Amino acid sequence: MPVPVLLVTGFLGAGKTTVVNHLLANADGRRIAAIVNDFGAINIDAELIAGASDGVVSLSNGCICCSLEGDLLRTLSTLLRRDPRPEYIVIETSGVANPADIVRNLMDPVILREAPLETVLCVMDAGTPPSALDDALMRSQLRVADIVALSKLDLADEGAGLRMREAIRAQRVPAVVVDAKHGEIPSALLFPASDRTPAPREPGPKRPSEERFETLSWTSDRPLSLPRLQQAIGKLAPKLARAKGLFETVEQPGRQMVFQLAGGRATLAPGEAPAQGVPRARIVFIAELGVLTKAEIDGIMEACVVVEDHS
Ligand SMILES: Nc1nc2c(ncn2[C@@H]2O[C@H](COP(=O)(O)OP(=O)(O)OP(=O)(O)O)[C@@H](O)[C@H]2O)c(=O)[nH]1
Repeated sequence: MPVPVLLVTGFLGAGKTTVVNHLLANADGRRIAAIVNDFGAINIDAELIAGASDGVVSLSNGCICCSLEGDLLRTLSTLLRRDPRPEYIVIETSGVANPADIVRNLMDPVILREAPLETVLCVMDAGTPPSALDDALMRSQLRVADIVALSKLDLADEGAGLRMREAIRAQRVPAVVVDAKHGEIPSALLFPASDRTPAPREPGPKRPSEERFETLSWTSDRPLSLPRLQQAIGKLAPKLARAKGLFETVEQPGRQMVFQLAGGRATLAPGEAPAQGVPRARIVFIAELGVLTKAEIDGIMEACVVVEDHS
């Protein structure tokens, strides 16, 4: 039986992992495998994805639309050789991916027969200014979408959803637009119950990939001080397109916290227990090329580290 593929795309911090988590939590017994691509060297997303009944495969330190395209196809082949096979495969792209290049690779005749691309979902922050839809990366993500999910409607003003729908229509995107509060999208919409083989898609000619963002990782084997971290993020935030991390704090020792900076909004929430052998603090920073240096990040972040007194 062919295994339908759902491709989830959308800009940095739009809410893709949140949608994938919601889908996996509502899998109703379906065996779903997830492939998660983080552009940074540390795949934070793979750790934040809970409950893929058929496992999470993490592809990091590059983009599955370009440098990791071979890894994506090899991962798909490995998943298809599993016994039993997964019933569905979800691929979450990184926020900087041009999904047209991924769609083109998925049109490979063998992949199309065995793992047909059923649905492309683009997650879009409802608070995004409509003018941002002129951005080439956002346009590339919208253009291939069958469904556009508007996230963060709870944070945006009342008319935001309407304005965004109009802006999407103005781009002549033929997609269905749905609301996705905290990632909620009916799974029947994402995995339609049919055994038809989807028709091949025409993603257009390959364009040279434009390197626009870079990712800088910072790790520490010591816990962080929360007030100092707040100061550090205050200094770094104006230069960042996205940041996310997992770390222990001095204030709550032994407990891992999840830090997110997306759309200029920073949040901190309790996380799962850390895996064995990982650094106590791992943070990925994403910025436009040339805006931030590793030395600047190291200098600012080292001030958050607290040397524990074991005497
Ligand atoms: N209030 C609110 N927050 C949301 C919603 N959807 C996502 N978020 C938050 O937005 C932040 C980014 O969400 P993610 O799901 O990690 O976004 P992403 O698109 O996977 O991010 P990258 O892959 O790193 O680019 C997290 O702090 C989420 O909790 C929503 O509908 N409402």
